[in-house]
Amino acid sequence: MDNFVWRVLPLFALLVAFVTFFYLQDSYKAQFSSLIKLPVDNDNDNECSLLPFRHYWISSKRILTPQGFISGSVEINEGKIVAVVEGYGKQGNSRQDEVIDYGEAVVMPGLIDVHVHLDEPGRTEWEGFVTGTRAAAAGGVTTVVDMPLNNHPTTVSKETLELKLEAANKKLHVDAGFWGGLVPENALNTSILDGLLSAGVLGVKSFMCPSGINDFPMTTIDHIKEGLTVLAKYKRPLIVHAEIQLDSESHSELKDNRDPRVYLTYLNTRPPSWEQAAIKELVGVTKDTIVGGPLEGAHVHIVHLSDSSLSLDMIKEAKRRGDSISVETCSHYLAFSSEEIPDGDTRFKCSPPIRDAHNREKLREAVLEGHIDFLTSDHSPTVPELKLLEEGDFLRAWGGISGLQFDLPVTWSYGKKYGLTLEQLSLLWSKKPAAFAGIESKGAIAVGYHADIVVWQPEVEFEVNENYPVFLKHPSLSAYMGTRLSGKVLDTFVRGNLVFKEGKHASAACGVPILAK
Ligand SMILES: NC(=O)N[C@H]1NC(=O)NC1=O
Ligand SMILES: [Zn+2]
Ligand SMILES: [Zn+2]
Repeated sequence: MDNFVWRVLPLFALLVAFVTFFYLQDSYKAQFSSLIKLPVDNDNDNECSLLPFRHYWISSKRILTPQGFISGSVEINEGKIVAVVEGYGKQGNSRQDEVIDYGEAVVMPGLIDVHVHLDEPGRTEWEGFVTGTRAAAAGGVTTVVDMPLNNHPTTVSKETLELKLEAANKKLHVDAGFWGGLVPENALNTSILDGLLSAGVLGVKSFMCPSGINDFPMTTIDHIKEGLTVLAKYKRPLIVHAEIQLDSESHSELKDNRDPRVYLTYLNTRPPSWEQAAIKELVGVTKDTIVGGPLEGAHVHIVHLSDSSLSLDMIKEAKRRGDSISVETCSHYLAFSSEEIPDGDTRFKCSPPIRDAHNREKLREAVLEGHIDFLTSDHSPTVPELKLLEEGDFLRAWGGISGLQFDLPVTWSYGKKYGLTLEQLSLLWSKKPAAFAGIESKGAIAVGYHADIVVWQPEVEFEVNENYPVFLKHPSLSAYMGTRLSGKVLDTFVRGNLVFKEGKHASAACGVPILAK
């Protein structure tokens, strides 16, 4: 009998240990799942993140905070940053399994790309919320702000914004704000514009030249003035595609004898004078935005500046006298120059066009000196048939660069060569665009901010080729295919959800729309 007890006892003890272990595991899981509280409208809770918990620490030797790089850890709870602690390996009283140690990788605020065309609803074959925001997540972009065109119908009223929001439901892998459109119809009927702004667009966008989209007609400077009087009340910006079509003599002379496959042919059709003409008209209006001026409260932002000569001088002068004006340029204007664009390679066609190397140098200087407020992608894809890659016809191909996924490595690969620091890059891609778009809770690794974070390795190089996981709808159209870039994105967090990890996305799309109040 005694013998039997001694034989069974260890087995019994083992059984008790097993049962206890699984019981504890379950209560541990239950404890975490009770912490998982996601934004309203999200019923796929546990699929929003590749992590099983909502309270955890990220540690690294290179965390970029508003005070500079630190070695230490960031405590995240319920989607927010609750502590930033200096000292690598010191995570307060955290449990070991709740610490994600990234070693030497850079932990930085996620990028905020306030100029992307996701083309949904209506032209989902061009891009779309799912593909566009998955590409964003894969590139460390944690917030996008979507343009009011090339979707159909364009976002120019409360009703069309509602269509956008409906189309975006459960399709956003990162958070997304929306720009509305300023077109003659709503500029001359301010109740439509009021409706659009009240419905939550972060500001409105207008074109001073044909937009290429029929239901997004261009505005004159008079429409713009009307729009600004309404925007002043809401303190939201007007963002402008600043080119005015001038039919110059040199332009018409060129018309007969031009080869549409040669990039210069296209470049010559959109000279810097087009940008200059538009900006001259705009600064004639922004003078009234000074404190005490008749348009106080209004703000004009010039999108995708390419011309770094007179256009930039006029913007600098307007800023000096106190106008409420700002300007962005895009990754591609800082990366490429017209001399390098091969004949027939319409992937590089955009408007305003990519200009010569001298222009690019001055643009880079302006970025380093702080005259350019922030950077964007102007991600504007289409379908391969309209990009005319086979024919290589620059004059007839769709104008728009496709590159959202590569904002970070492109800016860094070229930037590090011309003297851009990681601190500057982060301001240009996170803090400043957040402030511009009025998204106050994002753009910094600091207590109280959303835990929107990119973890990446600036030193790691990679080739963007057919074997590279490109999540854009039409990878072959991207201007960055075939380039070798520096800066590999490892992981991306959006409000604490690990939405992308080493090539894999969380299964549910838990990004939320950001609406202005
Ligand atoms: N409609 C549209 O997206 N246009 C954009 N494409 C481009 O190259 N410049 C633009 O403004
Ligand atoms: Zn534009
Ligand atoms: Zn655009």
